[in-house]
Amino acid sequence: MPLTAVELESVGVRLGSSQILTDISLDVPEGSTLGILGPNGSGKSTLVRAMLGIFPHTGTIRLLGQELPGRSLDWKSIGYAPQRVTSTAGVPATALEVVSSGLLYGNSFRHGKDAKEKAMDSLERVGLAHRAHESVQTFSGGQQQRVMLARSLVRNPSLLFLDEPFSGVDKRSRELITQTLTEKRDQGLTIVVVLHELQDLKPLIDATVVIEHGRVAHFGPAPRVAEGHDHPDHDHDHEHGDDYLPFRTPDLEGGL
Ligand SMILES: Nc1ncnc2c1ncn2[C@@H]1O[C@H](COP(=O)(O)OP(=O)(O)OP(=O)(O)O)[C@@H](O)[C@H]1O
Repeated sequence: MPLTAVELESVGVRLGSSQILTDISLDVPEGSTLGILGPNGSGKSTLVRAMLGIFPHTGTIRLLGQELPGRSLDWKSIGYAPQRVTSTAGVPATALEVVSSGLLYGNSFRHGKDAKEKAMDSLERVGLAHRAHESVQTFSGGQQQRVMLARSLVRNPSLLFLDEPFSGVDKRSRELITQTLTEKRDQGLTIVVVLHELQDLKPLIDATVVIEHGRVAHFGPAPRVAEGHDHPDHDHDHEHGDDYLPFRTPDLEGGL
């Protein structure tokens, strides 16, 4: 039986005077991929940040079997790529510098001898090794997202959190990101990923949680999509069979 990489029991998050998340319970078995979906502002990023211990929470969060706040948690086994808009904004750094910063954690502010090699390997994986010494600010949105993915993978984590990895990303970069994640998943990586729609990652997703107004609206196996459902010309104006999960939010329309 697989171990549980992420467990949440009745988790709540309050920021300032607002209750952002309420009574969130879910689990993610090791080696599986959870997609977090929901409308804008529903609390998806807050949920990921709470799982990483960035925001205080009520209830229980366990990562890799350790309850947060996890003094004995092996943080180097955990990778995180935040939403691009908050990640590289305004910081003058090369792709190599950004990726190698992913090797620093806790009180360790020194790179090991093999840091450059690891960072170059990680950039190679996302097809950007040839631009390692260029400023990330000159990169397209998709290339910046690939740099952030390389940064999140450089520690060779066993658990990876990604927040909207396809936001503003061109087709070529989406394909490269999907390919990289598929390879890592096949090697046993557990992935928790916030997505606007399942789209490219659909084959990878084992379960989805849909957050609406800070609560779980659906949690379970990824919806099976009937033949042709993802075709842009598909007519949704008909009855669905029992195998089709009928949850929809305005932002998900057409995306599942
Ligand atoms: N640091 C904060 N302090 C106060 N409120 C916050 C903070 N961060 C987020 N919020 C609020 O929490 C709610 C959920 O935000 P969050 O970013 O988690 O939503 P989201 O589902 O990820 O949205 P999007 O799809 O637009 O990224 C929003 O109303 C937001 O304004």
